[in-house]
Amino acid sequence: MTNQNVIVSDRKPILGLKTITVSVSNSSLFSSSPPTAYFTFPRRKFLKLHEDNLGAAKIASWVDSMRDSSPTRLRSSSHDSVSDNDDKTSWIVRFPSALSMFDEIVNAAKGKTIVMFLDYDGTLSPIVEDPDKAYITHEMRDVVKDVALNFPTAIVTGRSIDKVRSFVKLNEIYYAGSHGMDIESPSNENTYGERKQGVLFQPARDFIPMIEKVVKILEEKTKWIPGAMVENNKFCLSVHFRRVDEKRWAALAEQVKSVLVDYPTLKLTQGRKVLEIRPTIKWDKGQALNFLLKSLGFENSEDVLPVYIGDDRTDEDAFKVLRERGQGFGILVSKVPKDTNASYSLQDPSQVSEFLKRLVEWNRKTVGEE
Ligand SMILES: O=P(O)(O)OC[C@H]1O[C@H](O[C@H]2O[C@H](CO)[C@@H](O)[C@H](O)[C@H]2O)[C@H](O)[C@@H](O)[C@@H]1O
Repeated sequence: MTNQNVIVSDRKPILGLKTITVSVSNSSLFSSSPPTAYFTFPRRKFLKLHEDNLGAAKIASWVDSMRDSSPTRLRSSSHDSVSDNDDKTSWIVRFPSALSMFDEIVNAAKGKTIVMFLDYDGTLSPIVEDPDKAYITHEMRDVVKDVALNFPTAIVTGRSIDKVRSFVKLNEIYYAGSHGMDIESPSNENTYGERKQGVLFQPARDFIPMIEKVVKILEEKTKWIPGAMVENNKFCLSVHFRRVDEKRWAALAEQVKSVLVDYPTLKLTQGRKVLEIRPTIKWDKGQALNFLLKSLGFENSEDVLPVYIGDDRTDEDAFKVLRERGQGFGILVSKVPKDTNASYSLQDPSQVSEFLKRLVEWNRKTVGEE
């Protein structure tokens, strides 16, 4: 019997796959007797062709999904620009700008503690070609620092904490790295004047050696594909294809698939021009949000207003948790209509900065009036 493990997402059926594990046994490949015509082939050759076709179809659906933005961009029913504009208008009515809804948001915050959750790439820093150069501006850093001085604040990212901290360089905030699988509290100065960040939760510690191994294998297997880049995010990893010619996306997906069949405890999810590989544990940015609210003493509290701002498919887990809690607001950063669980939208990091500044000003005024 051969066991063929197929890559999965626990959230959305990603890359067109819903299956978790496909067990293909030679005797059980056919649910009933195979059609007679197939017996013109030797049986083993037929099975091989059958598996190859399944594999090719799978890769084709991966590539289709790689073409989509993240979260999935809503497709217009027509190709003309008038109906495109209609689609945009109806989307912005459903997910209005958090700037135009500012008064509603702060009204909902009256008498409550705002807890701010911020994604990094595409939210605090613009999306750039080279993931190692996704710098935050000085202005945005100052804004985030002000936010953290006014409200408990966490950066929730797919990056490793070390990497994101090297960009953000702030001590006053919580960091939830590796899609929430690595959570640290703000750093405190000890009696020797050293700053120490406290690890709060690392549910996937056992996976570190496996992630390191898979990073090495994938670096080797993709080095012939120009533009491909593998990023070690400590408890997970990213295979970037933003700079890969679209003609080679299928080849890249094939390499990733060929590695993952040997690692059934890893799964594949998708971000913005990136394939993300992570442990199959039930933990994501939404769980990290719940964990942080609990750590802050707001587990069953009505006195809290969590606000989560993010641009990516992985942020949808957190938007969904907010909807389930019936508390707070998810804000999707996007210029184009996308399928989302957020309540409001902002177009880009400069609007995120404007929104955060207004929130800080509002809080200072409110505290001053008390
Ligand atoms: O949760 P996030 O903070 O949004 O992290 C998700 C991924 O972000 C990074 O990749 C994305 O940003 C890059 C820089 O702008 C861009 O080049 C890439 O195409 C985007 O997917 C990061 O490098 C990944 O490891 C994260 O998984």
